Amino acid sequence: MTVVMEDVGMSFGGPTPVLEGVSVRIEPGEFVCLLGASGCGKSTLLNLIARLEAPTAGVVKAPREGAAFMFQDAALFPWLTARGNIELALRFAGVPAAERRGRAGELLRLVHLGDAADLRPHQLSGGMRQRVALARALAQDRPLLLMDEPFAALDAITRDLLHVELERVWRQTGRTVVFVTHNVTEAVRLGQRVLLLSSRPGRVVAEWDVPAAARHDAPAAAALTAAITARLGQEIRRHAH
Ligand SMILES: Nc1ncnc2c1ncn2[C@@H]1O[C@H](COP(=O)(O)OP(=O)(O)OP(=O)(O)O)[C@@H](O)[C@H]1O
Repeated sequence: MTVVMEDVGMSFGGPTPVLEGVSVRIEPGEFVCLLGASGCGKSTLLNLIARLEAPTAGVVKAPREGAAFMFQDAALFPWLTARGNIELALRFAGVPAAERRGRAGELLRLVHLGDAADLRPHQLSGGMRQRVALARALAQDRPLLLMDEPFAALDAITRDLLHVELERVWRQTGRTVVFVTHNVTEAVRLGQRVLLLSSRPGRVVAEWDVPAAARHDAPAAAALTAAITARLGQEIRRHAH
């Protein structure tokens, strides 16, 4: 289903609302990146989309079944193997016991971890742990995948690899993805659309479509990245003064 936010505001009681007048429409299967300065309300926006919180103004229309989340920290259970972590998520999702092992294997193969199923988190690299976290998020079988800086703690090479993986998984699964990042290059690499949120109050102040061609054309991607970076810089300076 389409996610719609109409004139949404969110206040936690302070002098300025965290979000104000946010209107966004996200089509099923879309990949949208959300950029903004630290503390501008990006996580709050994700919580509203997931229906974990209700807005203090405006309307949020989002899937009733909620969303799957993925964070910077994989937060896997250390005493369970990669497969065990996925099986647990499947159990919470109501998948019958007899189907869990097979389904966990499929999900681990989807994120190219078929050979690592029996390893525990401490035996996995940071990138592998994030792939398990991605498989676990997919195990919840929700149409919406909300990603809050999931690759921010990874080195650049591993992050590039995960970008390729995530793009493939997104195409294969048809999920709607909302991806929060501070990294403009990452937003242009992954998003079909990039939204820029201002700070205090958080509003969508700019929006760019990323042409599919930009993914394969380095100069086009670089030009767009430069334009977005300049606009983000303006927003951060405006807030700093
Ligand atoms: N439950 C809450 N109660 C009170 N204030 C809150 C609550 N949740 C968030 N805030 C405030 O709302 C503002 C936005 O927080 P949020 O975590 O959404 O920002 P963010 O853009 O995700 O930040 P970052 O980029 O640093 O992760 C912050 O000032 C935060 O202190």
